[in-house]
Amino acid sequence: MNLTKPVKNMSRYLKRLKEDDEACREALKSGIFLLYHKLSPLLRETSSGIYTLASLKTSDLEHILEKVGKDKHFVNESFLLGCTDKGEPQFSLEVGDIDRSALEQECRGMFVDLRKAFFMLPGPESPLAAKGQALLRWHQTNCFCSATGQPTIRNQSGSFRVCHSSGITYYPKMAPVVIVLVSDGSRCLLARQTMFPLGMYSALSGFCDMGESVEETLHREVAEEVGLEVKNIQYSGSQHWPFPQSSFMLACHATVNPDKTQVNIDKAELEDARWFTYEEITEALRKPPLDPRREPPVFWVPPSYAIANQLIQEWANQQQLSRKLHGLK
Ligand SMILES: NC(=O)c1ccc[n+]([C@@H]2O[C@H](COP(=O)([O-])OP(=O)(O)OC[C@H]3O[C@@H](n4cnc5c(N)ncnc54)[C@H](O)[C@@H]3O)[C@@H](O)[C@H]2O)c1
Ligand SMILES: [Mg+2]
Repeated sequence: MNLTKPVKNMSRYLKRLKEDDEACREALKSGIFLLYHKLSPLLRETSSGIYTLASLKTSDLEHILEKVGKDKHFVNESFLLGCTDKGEPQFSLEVGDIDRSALEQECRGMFVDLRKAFFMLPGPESPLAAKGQALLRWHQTNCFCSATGQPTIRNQSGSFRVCHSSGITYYPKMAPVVIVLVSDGSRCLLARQTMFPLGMYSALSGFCDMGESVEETLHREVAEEVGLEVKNIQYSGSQHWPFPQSSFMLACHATVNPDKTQVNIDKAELEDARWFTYEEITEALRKPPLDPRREPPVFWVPPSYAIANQLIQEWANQQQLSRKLHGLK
């Protein structure tokens, strides 16, 4: 299947909507809308008991807004998110000043905290739910110019805000974070912060300091948090992460010398850091998603929507391969 042409056309279309206020206003008339109530996305349960992101067409949304006593032009407050596969423009809209239960009733859905929604939504919908929330949050917290204190004004798509007094343009921001799975060849190093849910261990991570490269951050963070020296850095992938503010996660693998694995934990940052065997990791990966009605397991790893999970999966696959090559089970 050749995806180049539609993707290229879609990208050009979206670029136009981002930059051309008139074109974006026109697109609102045939848009798909994700609603958020105080940053919690609206979910709907399908007849087969699966939860999805509720997406409303313009006419349906306008109708609902009027029913709950809101002007239908409120639709224009939406922010452009992207395009569906069919080329329909997608928008997010914060409806936090409308009565929540009235809206839930009219929309036949429920507003769910994003962290919880990640456990309920099918995989591909989580990044869209996160993007919608992140854009709303950024606009809510960037209403004033940090140089003049004057209000900033959004463009129609929400791709930037301008202070007309200083002329400064503000674009939505993500803070770069490096996340690394360190291996000594047969075990991998996972750590936990006190604020993590009970029993959850993840890969090491840290914000990039101003002026640092990914490699510099990675060496510094591993040295700071567990006192180890890493080598053989390999890029794995990236992810936008909405909690607690937007981060841009850059995920890597790295190794340490098998004879230099003694961890020296920075207790101000981490509660614990430990080496885990292949057997422990494969068992943790097999565990079903967390059930809030049960006690959490003693050791578990972040769920599949987190890039930490991808790193751990990749490491386990790599271990399995090398075990096969060496005739081990
Ligand atoms: N998606 C995933 O799989 C995954 C896994 C692990 C961590 N994360 C995310 O990565 C982020 C960073 O991880 P960490 O907590 O280990 O970072 P970290 O080790 O750099 O420690 C966080 C501390 O760094 C300081 N800091 C420096 N720059 C900051 C900035 N731009 N924003 C906020 N704090 C800043 C603060 O004092 C903060 O308490 C967290 O927000 C976390 O949610 C995501
Ligand atoms: Mg850290």
